[in-house]
This record gives sequence, structure tokens and C-alpha cells, in this order.
Amino acid sequence: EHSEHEHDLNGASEDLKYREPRYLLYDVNPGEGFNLRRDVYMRIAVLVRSLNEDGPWTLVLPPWSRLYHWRSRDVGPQERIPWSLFFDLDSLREFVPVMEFHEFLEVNKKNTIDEVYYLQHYKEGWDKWEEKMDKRPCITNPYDWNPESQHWYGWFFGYNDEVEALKMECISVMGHAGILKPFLLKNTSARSVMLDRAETVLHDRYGDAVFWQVRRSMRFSKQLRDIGDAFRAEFLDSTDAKDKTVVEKSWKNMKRKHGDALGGPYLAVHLRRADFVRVREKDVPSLKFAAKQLKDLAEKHSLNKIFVATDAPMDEYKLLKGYIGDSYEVFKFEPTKQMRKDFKDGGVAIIDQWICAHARLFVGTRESTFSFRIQDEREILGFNPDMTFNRLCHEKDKKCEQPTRWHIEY
Ligand SMILES: C[C@@H]1O[C@H](OP(=O)(O)OP(=O)(O)OC[C@H]2O[C@@H](n3cnc4c(=O)[nH]c(N)nc43)[C@H](O)[C@@H]2O)[C@@H](O)[C@H](O)[C@@H]1O
Repeated sequence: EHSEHEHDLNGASEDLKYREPRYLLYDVNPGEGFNLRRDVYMRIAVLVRSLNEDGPWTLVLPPWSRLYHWRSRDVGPQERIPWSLFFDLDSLREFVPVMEFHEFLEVNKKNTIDEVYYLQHYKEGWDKWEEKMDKRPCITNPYDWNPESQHWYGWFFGYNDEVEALKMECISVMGHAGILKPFLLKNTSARSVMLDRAETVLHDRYGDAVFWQVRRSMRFSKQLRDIGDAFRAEFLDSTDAKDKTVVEKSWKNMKRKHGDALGGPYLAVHLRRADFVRVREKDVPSLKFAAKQLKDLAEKHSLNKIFVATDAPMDEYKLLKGYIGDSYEVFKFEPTKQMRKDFKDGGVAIIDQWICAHARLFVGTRESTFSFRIQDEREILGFNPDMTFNRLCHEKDKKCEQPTRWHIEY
């Protein structure tokens, strides 16, 4: 084996080039929120894992910069945030090789990305679904040609004043992420390739065992989980041993059956408000009606603590609390100033999700990806689906259809 390796090194440079890792970068439509972005990561991670069947590829994690929902102005700039602040990268790496963007810039040794492909739909639309992709003129193009450097200038996750691309083209695509694999292997040999608007491609197989593997690998960073756990212990009488939510060291060994997890003795709600009150008017109940539904559920399940995760302003939260009244203890996670500085709006939201994931009973908001990610977390922990797939309804929605049950697969 050793001599073979030496032979390769002395042999054709093509061979060597092939064996050095290639880098896949991606970005998402700037308007998308954190939890849809987590979903796009999963699609691309499955693609990169499949590229690794052919040769070494590393997925470069897109830094978090200026997300629309991150509105706090007193926590310092919410830009160029590395994934390690939010996620456990060792755990991600048990699914696919990943590195941070700043690490990529170091190994890349230059501030250019070789090729950027901006994914778009077909301009003419479509009448029958078929998997296809074609290089096409750009319908819209957020990149600019820089005549001085002869490179392409773009946002690049907030590194716009440092990074440029050597080549930029648009690709119209209709299909699953896997459709890009032959293109990446055969039509380009660039060392670093970036797919922008990666949300354009779909999950290869939504909800299958591979989907759940990558989902299980997406563990939150230990520091954030620890803060959530401390809050559970202090206010919600909730610890893993008692609640049967102990996690295995590696997600690979974590295989639970429905009903294995009990959860802490509290009802958790994700009450999505802010922009949802406008854009999903029909699904967001009044605070008064939300309070009524919560009281009914808490009573039915004999729970006297209610944990509220919400993006509502404080005055709305106080109103809700007032409507719930004194028969229940109502809690909200209130980060210290230092925590907010350290973990920003994104980290605080994760702590909220983590606490919701450990409740005996969870109720979410319809069509919110924030609620969906809590539901999958609970599937991983092994909750009875009846205690997970619930949502609040608008007072006029008499049918009050409950969420689709996406069950975990192994
Ligand atoms: C209307 C649409 O809504 C979609 O949001 P949706 O799926 O709920 O969920 P997300 O895509 O995560 O966006 C909502 C963001 O608002 C904050 N947020 C929402 N709920 C909570 C909460 O309970 N606690 C805390 N701490 N923060 C919360 C948080 O920053 C979160 O990432 C967006 O992805 C789309 O871009 C679009 O704006």
C-alpha cells in the first residue's frame, strides 16, 4: 500500500489533484430563516456524502450573517458567525466531512472561490415535473463583475470585502440535490465549487433513514444544551435521567422507540408571532385564544407548568401570561446579558428549542420550521407522537387539523 501511494505522488499530476479534497460551498436565499437553512444543510450534506463515494469532498459550512429575524442591536454584530457556536461539529462530521468557512480560507490559501453556480428555476416555468438541469442565462444575478480584479464580486456570507469568485454561471434546475452529483464530478474539476440558492434543489428522499441520519447528526453545541438543561433543572423540575431523555455519546448509537422518552413535567409551546401574525394570519390565534388552548391541554394532561418559547415582544408575552392566569406557573427562558452577547439571537432561539424538545407535551405553530425542528428533535429523543405533533389553532379554524406526523426511520 505504501509503495502504491508513493507511485501516485510521483505519477501524473492529474492523479494527485484528484486525491486532494475538493470543497463544496453553498448559500441560501438571503430571506430564509434559520430553521429552513438547517433543512438545506441536510440536502447538501447528503449530496456531499454521496460525492465522497467517488473521491474526497469536504462541505464548507456557510457562516451565519445578518439573518432577517435576528433583530437585537445590543449584542454586537450578528455576522460571520461560525457553525460551532450553534452546532456540535464533531457530531456533524460523523455524517460527512465539514469545515468552517474561515478554515477553508486558510487551507485554500487564496481569497477566491473557483466556481459559483447560482441555481434558479426555469424561466419558462414548467408543466410536467422532470428532473433536469441546464446552464442558462441568469434570470437575476446578485453577483457583479469586478473589472479591476477580473473576478466576481458577491455577498459571500458577509465576507464580501474579502472574497471573490473566479467564475460565475447560472443553472436552471428542477430536481433533487442528487441531480448535481454527475455535474460536479464530470463537468467541472474545480477545487472549490459553490452552489448558491441551494434551497432550489429538493431532498433526495424526504423522511427516509438517510434523511434521519443527517438530522440526527445535527446536534446543538454542548454549551447551548447545557444552558437549556440548567434551566430545565432549576425551573421545570426536569432532568434527563428522570425524564428518560438521556442521549448517547454518538448519534449513531441513539435509537429510541416511540414512548421511550417521558419528558419533564411541563407543557411547552412554540408561539410564533412577529411576522407570522401578518403572513400566516389564518393560523395564528389571538393571545387570548392561545391561552385558552394551553390551559385546556395542561389540564387534560395534569401539567401545572407551562413553558413558552416565543418571538413575541415582552408586552404580548405578559398579556398571554395574564390570560393563562394564576392556576398555572408560566415560564420563559430569559438569557443574561452575557449569554445574549455570547450566543446572540440564534443561540437563544436554540435554547428555547431545546427546552421545548424536552417537555412532556409540545404544542407548536402551524407551518413554522422552528416548530418542525422541535418535532424532529422529539422524534429523535423517542417521545410518543401524540405528545409531539400538536399545534395551536386560530379561533375560526374549527377543524384544527393537526401536523403531519413525520416519524423517525432508522
Ligand atoms: C414567514 C416565514 O417565517 C419563517 O419562519 P419559521 O419557519 O417560523 O422559523 P425560522 O426560519 O427559524 O425563523 C424564525 C426566527 O425567529 C426567531 N424565533 C421564532 N420563534 C422563536 C422562539 O420561540 N424563541 C426565540 N428565541 N426566537 C424565535 C428565531 O430567530 C427563528 O430562527 C421564515 O423561515 C421565513 O423566512 C419567513 O420569514
